[in-house]
Amino acid sequence: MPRFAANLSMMFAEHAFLDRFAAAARAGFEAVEFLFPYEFDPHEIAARLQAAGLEQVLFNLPPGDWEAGERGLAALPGRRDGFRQSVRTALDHAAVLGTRRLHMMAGIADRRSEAHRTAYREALAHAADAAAEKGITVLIEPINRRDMPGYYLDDFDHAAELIGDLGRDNVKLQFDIYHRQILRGDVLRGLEQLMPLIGHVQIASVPFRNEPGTGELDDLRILRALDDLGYGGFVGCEYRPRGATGDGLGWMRDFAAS
Ligand SMILES: O=C(O)[C@@H](O)C(=O)CO
Ligand SMILES: [Mg+2]
Repeated sequence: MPRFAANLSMMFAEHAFLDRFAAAARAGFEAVEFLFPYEFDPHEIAARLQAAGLEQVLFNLPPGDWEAGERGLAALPGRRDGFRQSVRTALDHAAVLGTRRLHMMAGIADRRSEAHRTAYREALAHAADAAAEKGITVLIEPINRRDMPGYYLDDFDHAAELIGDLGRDNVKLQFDIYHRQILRGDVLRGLEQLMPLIGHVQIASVPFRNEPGTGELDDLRILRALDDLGYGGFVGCEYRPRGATGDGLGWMRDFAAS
């Protein structure tokens, strides 16, 4: 059975961020992920993780100015210094939090532009080298453009090609089932074909990004397929609960019992 990580940027939002750790542990989670920890002292987060007995499995590099619309810096040639600083910042936080996976967001950029393509590939190589020294894996995640208009990395084949071309053991695919279904469908075949490249999986129902089992896919069937395919990593529960988070966790009990 996959190990589930509660995504604390979306789940348990009825609590203040630092209180979500204890809430996740009370609900039975042993691991958590979140998008951006940077507004908090990492030592405070580490204390919450420790008190709740939780593992932190994934967070994102700083994305630039989110409020101004930035969604990562990697593909932006004019933001190279900022990108490199974001790698250092994320690695510093990861050292305190014990995190082994970092998601490098690409940014809003035109994939047809040579300048963006070159910047992205250089950024990925740079992040991979810096992370390798710390035993950390860098993840790239295709994201659908309905949720994130103009996002550079919106294609699973492109992501697989980038990972293959770079050829680093510590660069992997973040396979978000929600984005995959919107971008491409063919979820089971995608998992099967891309499994050697996958370093992290996330799940939410489609189209409303709620609890698994509330959308158009047979999410429990997909989770069982992960087992059959030998996936031994975490599945991030990156969904917006329809109501109180705890009230919507029946899908996890159903899955454990199935
Ligand atoms: O799927 C997502 O949206 C996230 O995994 C992410 O990292 C960017 O928002
Ligand atoms: Mg995701």
